[in-house]
Amino acid sequence: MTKNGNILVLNAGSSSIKFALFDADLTQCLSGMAEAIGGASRLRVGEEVTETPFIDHRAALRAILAALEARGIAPGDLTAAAHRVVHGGRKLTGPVKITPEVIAEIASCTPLAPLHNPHNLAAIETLAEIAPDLPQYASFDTSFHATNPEVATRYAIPKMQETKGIRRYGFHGLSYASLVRRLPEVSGVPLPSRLLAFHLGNGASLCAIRNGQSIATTMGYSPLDGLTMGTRSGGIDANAVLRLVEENGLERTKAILNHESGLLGLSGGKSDMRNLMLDPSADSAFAVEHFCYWSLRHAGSLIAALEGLDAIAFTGGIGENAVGVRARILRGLEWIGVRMDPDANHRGGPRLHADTSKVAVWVVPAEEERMIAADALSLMRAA
Ligand SMILES: Nc1ncnc2c1ncn2[C@@H]1O[C@H](COP(=O)(O)OP(=O)(O)O)[C@@H](O)[C@H]1O
Ligand SMILES: CC(=O)OP(=O)(O)O
Ligand SMILES: [Mg+2]
Repeated sequence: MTKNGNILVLNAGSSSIKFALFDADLTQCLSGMAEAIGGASRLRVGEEVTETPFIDHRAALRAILAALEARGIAPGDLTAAAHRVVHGGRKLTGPVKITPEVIAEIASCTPLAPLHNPHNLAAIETLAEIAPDLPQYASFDTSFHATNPEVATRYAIPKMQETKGIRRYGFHGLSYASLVRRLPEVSGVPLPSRLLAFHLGNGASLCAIRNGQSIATTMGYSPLDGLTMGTRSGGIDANAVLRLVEENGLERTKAILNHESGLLGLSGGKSDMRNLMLDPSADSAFAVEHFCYWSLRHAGSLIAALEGLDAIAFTGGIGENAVGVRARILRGLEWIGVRMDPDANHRGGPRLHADTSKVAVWVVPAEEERMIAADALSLMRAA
């Protein structure tokens, strides 16, 4: 592997930091991840896996940088670093070179994405300290949803509040953008016109994609809305939130809804789908059923926005790997003509549908890192 000239991509999710090194031809030279951060965490670098307890994202990032140094890849040797940033707010709507102004704008969006933007910023600042001359770039999870019509993005609140930025943004956009690019290659057929994408990971959302563009998505102002997630509640009545604030105060309520709810809250302690599926307790089974049921309830809404359905694609840690979750969701969509091939589902696809299915179903690995590297390369070439 060449030591010089690579782009390091860092993708900090709520429970993981994924990383990848790309050369100038977008060939991936190395990849890995620190996962289950804060829990039974482990670090994978290429094929090598070590069980390492990371108490937080900073510790995980330090371990990733040390593992790269051990392979002769120091931050100073890189051409650039490129980051996934979850919330870009209203101003950061496309990939950018990171400047002090960009950092300030990302920081101002932290209250909107408290599980993500602080980790994204920490990675940017850590690299800036170690290698001050290294150019850094950012791509935003919100950008892909810029094509949503106003009727989908406006909350029915007074205009004055909307002008302060209280509107739906949508997230997982880098995953959906990469899915749109990859699906024709994976499936061998052109991109279907009405596509329902399930990004099911620790954070989870659905996106209605018409002719390659997002027209509706389940997350809103922040990545808390929509589906039941690892530790996030998903959709909850605003009056219930106000009641929680009255009883627990603002900071406690933020922690309850972002860190203690979702699968973790329902099961009484497990946020990781792999662990939940291995656990025979009734609470864990109920948590998994809640996740699948609400995925289906939201799927119905997005199928209405698409006015029908041609194809489904699963991505994200759960979407790519959890055979039982995919089977339960696909059973729940039989009313629209979905027929799953159980053997194909066990094999992990990429094609999951039976010959009799009216809707095509695919598994497409999330390639957020490649998307981010491609964005950075385009900016570097345009400069
Ligand atoms: N083989 C598997 N079976 C079931 N769930 C899995 C499997 N592999 C990963 N997952 C689940 O995927 C989720 C993490 O997804 P991921 O997209 O990596 O998260 P993040 O939101 O942090 O990016 C966890 O709930 C994890 O248990
Ligand atoms: C936006 C979001 O929820 O991201 P992740 O799934 O990586 O936590
Ligand atoms: Mg993720």
